[in-house]
Amino acid sequence: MSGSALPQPAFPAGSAPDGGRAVGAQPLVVRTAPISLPDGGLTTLVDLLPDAKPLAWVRRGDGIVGWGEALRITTTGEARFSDADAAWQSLLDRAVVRDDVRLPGTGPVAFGSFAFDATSDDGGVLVVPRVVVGRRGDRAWITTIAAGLDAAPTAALLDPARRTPVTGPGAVTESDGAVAAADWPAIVADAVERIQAGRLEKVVLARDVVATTGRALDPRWLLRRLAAGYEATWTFSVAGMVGATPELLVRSEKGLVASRVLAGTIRRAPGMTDDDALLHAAQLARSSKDLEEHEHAVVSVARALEPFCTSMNVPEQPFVLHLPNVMHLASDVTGVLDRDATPSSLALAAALHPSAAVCGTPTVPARDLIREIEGMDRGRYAGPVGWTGADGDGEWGIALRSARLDDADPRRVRLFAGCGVVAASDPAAELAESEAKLVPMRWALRG
Ligand SMILES: C=C(O[C@H]1C=CC=C(C(=O)O)[C@@H]1O)C(=O)O
Repeated sequence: MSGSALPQPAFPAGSAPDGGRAVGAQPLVVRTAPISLPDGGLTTLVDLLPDAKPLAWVRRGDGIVGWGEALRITTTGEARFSDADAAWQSLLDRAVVRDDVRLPGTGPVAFGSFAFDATSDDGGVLVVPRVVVGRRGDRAWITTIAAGLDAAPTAALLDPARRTPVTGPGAVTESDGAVAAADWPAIVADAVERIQAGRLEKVVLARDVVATTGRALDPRWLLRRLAAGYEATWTFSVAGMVGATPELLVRSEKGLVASRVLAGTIRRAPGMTDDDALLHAAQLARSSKDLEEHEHAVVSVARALEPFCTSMNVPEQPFVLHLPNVMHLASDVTGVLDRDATPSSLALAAALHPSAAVCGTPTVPARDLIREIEGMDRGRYAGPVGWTGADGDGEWGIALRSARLDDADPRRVRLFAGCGVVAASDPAAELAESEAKLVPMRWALRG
């Protein structure tokens, strides 16, 4: 989408009260009411999802899940973020909202997922569910959203009898993605040479693997396992993009922003003792190659946030984030938004994307090198994924440790992993690191 015309929201067939004519004129009617949820621990929310088209953004049992589709906004190209934001805003301008809970994630909510590259075949998508259920600590709520209809948020919507059973994927086989694993180190070596020649400082290169499942893949299967097994991550599902990302691009809440920047990785072998893990963590924290990779990522995020903030806190030293498969150098950057220019969370995500954690430094040469040598369309992998609410607040992660379910073949899924490459990178070690980053999705698929 490049021009000034706004993308028109698409309403699912049969959902428009007038049978599909002039649906854009129908205001969204949104109602949020408090509920009590049984404590199902880390999977409380994802266990409520009734069908195989789940929407989710959950961490440590809190967050939001959604189902049904009140409407969908799709965009393309450079303006994929701003067009989506403007279309969402124009829907909100006419929405009729009753919110009896008033927490982040209550009232109107859209789940979104955006392509890494403006030239991708994928663009951006915002999905507005018919039902949203959320939890934050001891508070829980249900929201209903409909175009022109007033659907009461009743407990009946959570009736387990409405849920279709979740079936496992069956036997999983794998095949090469766009570039075979054996050929990928040569691409990394090419990048290292160009970095050493001074053409850029860092580039993040990714690869994909195709998994074929014995039965149609139900994303709820993946969500349940990821939410339980990777609790320090944000488990997400939006329009066929599913994963558990440890990296938060931006959270915007009541004038405060936060970003968890990751770059610099060490593998954690299965069964590693806590003592060994601590030794590895210390090794990572001292590795000049990883510290360099990390510094690029922190600087790119801090620079992008600065114009929007009156004050910021950028840690001088990263900490080590421990995940079951890898450890990362991590920095939590925070800021106070300028009251006069309060941007929406989606506008902030657009300004931050692509950070050096997924693209490189400087941004444009890194992006151009990715286009030239990576050999695949990343689609929505490594793009912003998350949600936005009525006041523009929201949370956007980077779609890492993720998979794209095939819209045309429910037994086919592409898994992705990428690695930051700097002058000191070793191509074979980067391949091994990419394998470690594929572990969460492979584990979630196998069960
Ligand atoms: C690009 C990915 O990870 C990024 C985030 C954390 C650490 C990274 C690294 O150490 O290379 C990557 O920059 C991925 O998981 O696909």
